[in-house]
Amino acid sequence: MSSNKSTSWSYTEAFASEDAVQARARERSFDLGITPVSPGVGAVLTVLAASSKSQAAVEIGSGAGVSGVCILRGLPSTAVFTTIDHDVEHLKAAREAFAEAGVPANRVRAIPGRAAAVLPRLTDGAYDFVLVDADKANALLYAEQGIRLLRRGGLLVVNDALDRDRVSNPAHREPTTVRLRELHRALRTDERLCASILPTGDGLIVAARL
Ligand SMILES: C[S@@+](CC[C@H](N)C(=O)[O-])C[C@H]1O[C@@H](n2cnc3c(N)ncnc32)[C@H](O)[C@@H]1O
Repeated sequence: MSSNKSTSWSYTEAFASEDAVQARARERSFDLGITPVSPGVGAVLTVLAASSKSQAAVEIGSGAGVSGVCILRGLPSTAVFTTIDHDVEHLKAAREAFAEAGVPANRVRAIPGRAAAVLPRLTDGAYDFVLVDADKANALLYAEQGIRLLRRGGLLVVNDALDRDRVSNPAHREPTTVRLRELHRALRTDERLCASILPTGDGLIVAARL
């Protein structure tokens, strides 16, 4: 392994260029105490959303809309984006970001509520893109729901999948780290999926529904 790995990681994060809409959404995130997706993750989300040609996408964890703006920029202009957050202040900030990005309000369903309660109400197999970026402790539950929601060929994406580099080090036994390892095992062995982990940001799981 080259010792320049972390320099390359920084280079790939800096490769993503963001505009004023994303910068303002990041500012609102920091004001509200939210950690948004990194610029590198945002760029990957745009590319994945564009290549998926998704007509219906779901996000679990709207935050102040940084990831949402990135996904919406990749989706076709006819696609509907559903985003879920239990904090109404966060949803308000996310809606502001989508409006600044010029997204018509009728293309976004912003659903307030706990993901564990909202997800079971969404229709099986009706979505082509699912992003999980909420409370890590429940990421496995959300991923299971995400798989249920996906059509064949759809994409499941899980942000912050390496728990600040703790997942790869067996000495770390914190509950969240252990839960994320369980998530990795579950996705790797799930015969309905073809899964990979990108080192972008703090680790991004990308899995295709077969
Ligand atoms: C890491 S932030 C999401 C950042 C966002 N994806 C972005 O890049 O701009 C996590 C979000 O998940 C929300 N959240 C945490 N637990 C939740 C739950 N159980 N149900 C719904 N939303 C939840 C928080 O309110 C927060 O806005």
